[in-house]
Amino acid sequence: MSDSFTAEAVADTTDVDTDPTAEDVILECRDLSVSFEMDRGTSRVLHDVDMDIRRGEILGIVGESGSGKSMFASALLNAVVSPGRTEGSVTYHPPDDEADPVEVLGLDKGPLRSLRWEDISMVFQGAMSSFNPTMGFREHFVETLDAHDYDVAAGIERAEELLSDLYLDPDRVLDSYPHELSGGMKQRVLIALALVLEPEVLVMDEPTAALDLLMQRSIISLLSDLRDKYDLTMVFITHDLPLVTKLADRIGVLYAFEFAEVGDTTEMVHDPKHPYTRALLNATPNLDAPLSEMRPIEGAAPDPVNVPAGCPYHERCPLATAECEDVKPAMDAVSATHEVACHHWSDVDDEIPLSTGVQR
Ligand SMILES: Nc1ncnc2c1ncn2[C@@H]1O[C@H](COP(=O)(O)OP(=O)(O)OP(=O)(O)O)[C@@H](O)[C@H]1O
Repeated sequence: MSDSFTAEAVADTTDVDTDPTAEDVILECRDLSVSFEMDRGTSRVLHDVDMDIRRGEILGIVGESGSGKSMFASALLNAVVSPGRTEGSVTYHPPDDEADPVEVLGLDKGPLRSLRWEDISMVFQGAMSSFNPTMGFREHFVETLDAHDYDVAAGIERAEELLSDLYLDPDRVLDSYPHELSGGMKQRVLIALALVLEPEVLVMDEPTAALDLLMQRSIISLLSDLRDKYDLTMVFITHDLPLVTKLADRIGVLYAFEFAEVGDTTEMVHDPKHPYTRALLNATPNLDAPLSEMRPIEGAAPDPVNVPAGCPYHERCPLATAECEDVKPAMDAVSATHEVACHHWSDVDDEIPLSTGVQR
């Protein structure tokens, strides 16, 4: 099937007019940790993470491969696979003021299954291949609606609207099989499927990683429109910092299984304070940047069984001192909307200038 999705959808989505307030938190994580017992010791793949996700915001989560991004996403939905152990708390605050907060990590199987589709939905990494090749897309939608006792006719109407919102022809898509659609189209069907039960939160783990650049930009733009139309909260996980700056209101940078820096996107892009965030931006290939300014990040990400003492980044950091080797930096407020875990953040402007070609 041909895809009529046009460059029309590739708009600049940085002008976001929502203003989620700090008080209106929809998902609250406290001391959220994930660990695995291995022969060589305990592997801490998410470590005491605190994060407030605000109602209506798009939160971008970035970090290198193996930094704990997928673990954070799975922990949010209490979906860490066995034998992984999830500790701490994730509290979901439903939109209805009268409704009690939900402790996600304490839910039994049934309520957890409902919460996962009806309140907090997720598009997992690589999920495109999870479509059953012998089933048409209509059946996929019907199966999901049925399993959650939703009215199928009303649900299919919503699916049709979502598919249109995603620049797909609903009738043709619903009557197609997975092999008949391109990767970009299947990814959009997955997003529609994740939203068909009207969740409040959509968590996406590398949803555009397998797509070409134009399709990535296009989907980013559509996600922003969907957020506005359906009042969604989104968590968008990626290794691609420049990509997420086009979409997110706020960005959290994960390093070694915890947040190194969190802030409003504008501050994170124009004035990041963690040496690692600066390194990530300076390592981004950009056609406009002189090659001499490109700086790969030296060294390797820490082993989760053996995270260094003190600041976990100190072995790779050009600003590291003895203090960094011994004392773990706490989150420090750079501004009311920006915090960083670094002993030397006030020196980074002089010591680690941003490349002039950084895509901002
Ligand atoms: N089942 C498992 N058992 C033990 N360790 C695991 C398991 N799954 C993942 N890990 C480890 O957890 C750490 C964090 O992995 P995670 O998948 O969250 O990284 P990520 O940032 O999402 O990386 P990527 O971008 O490559 O997907 C990695 O060191 C990984 O090897």
